[in-house]
Amino acid sequence: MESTPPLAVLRGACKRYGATRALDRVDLRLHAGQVTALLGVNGAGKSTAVALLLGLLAADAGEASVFGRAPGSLAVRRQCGAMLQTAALPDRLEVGELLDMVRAGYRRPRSVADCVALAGLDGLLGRRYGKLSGGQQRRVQFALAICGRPRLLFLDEPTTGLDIDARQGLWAAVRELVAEGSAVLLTTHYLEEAEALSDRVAVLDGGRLVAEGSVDEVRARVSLRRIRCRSRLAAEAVAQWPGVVEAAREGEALRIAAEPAEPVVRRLLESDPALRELEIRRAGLADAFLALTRSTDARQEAA
Ligand SMILES: Nc1ncnc2c1ncn2[C@@H]1O[C@H](COP(=O)(O)OP(=O)(O)OP(=O)(O)O)[C@@H](O)[C@H]1O
Repeated sequence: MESTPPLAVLRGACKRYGATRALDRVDLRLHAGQVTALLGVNGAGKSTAVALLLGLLAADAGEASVFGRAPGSLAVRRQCGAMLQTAALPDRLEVGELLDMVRAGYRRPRSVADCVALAGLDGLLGRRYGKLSGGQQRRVQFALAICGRPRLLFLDEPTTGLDIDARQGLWAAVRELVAEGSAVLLTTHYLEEAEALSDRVAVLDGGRLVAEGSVDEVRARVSLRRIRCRSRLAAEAVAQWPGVVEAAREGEALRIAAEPAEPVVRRLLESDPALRELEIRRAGLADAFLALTRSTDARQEAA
């Protein structure tokens, strides 16, 4: 898939707001049939990157292109769908009317029945948008984003406020769209969502791209390991060992985060010959994310 040209590109993209560097020389490529998760703490620059690719903002330097053209033209917009963090939709319109209105802007829209099924809108078509719950409104916004069969779909924190069923429904719909060949740019604060859905991950930190790759590649950027075993050793004592980041007891189990793990495992086995059920896991995406974005926290604390 990577051998085909990307559908959307940011190349050395910069965007400032006064003294704030919202994006600083960011490179990003979005490919057909892939979900790319754009991660970062609040204010890292995710929405700004999305806005550049949608043509809602212009880069101060560098380049944004979609389907090889400048973002934002009618021809480009007809092949894009977007669910942003806020949506100004007319409260008085019924969901079915909204869907018809947006579908009319696309050449080959999805059927209403498909939109209802993909976005979980059963029973909502005749309801006024303004009278829906927050989660129901988010589902309508998702339907509007996908109703045009977009080749490129932007989902900016799409599952915030959704219940578990609705969240899993949206994940299933995204998987279906990607299987059809769409490229998806997903921003999310739920790292388990990024882990479950995405093919690639890009991490922004203070406007800079600090990591980019497959979920496994980004996870591999940190050498932290999670160790679990059954042992009588005191967690407080283990917490003092070199290489141990944290240690805590959960019933009979001892849970340890270590970096690097090997000397800690060796010392565990030497210190407790009765130790059982030793498990060592790689760090998750959440651990990698925290390690990669620690510098921002430090800067924010210092400011
Ligand atoms: N219109 C604006 N005027 C001034 N500063 C802005 C504006 N929009 C964004 N910023 C600043 O640019 C930086 C990046 O903001 P952006 O909204 O892209 O972050 P984000 O990663 O999407 O954050 P969040 O997770 O909170 O949605 C932040 O420091 C923000 O305060």
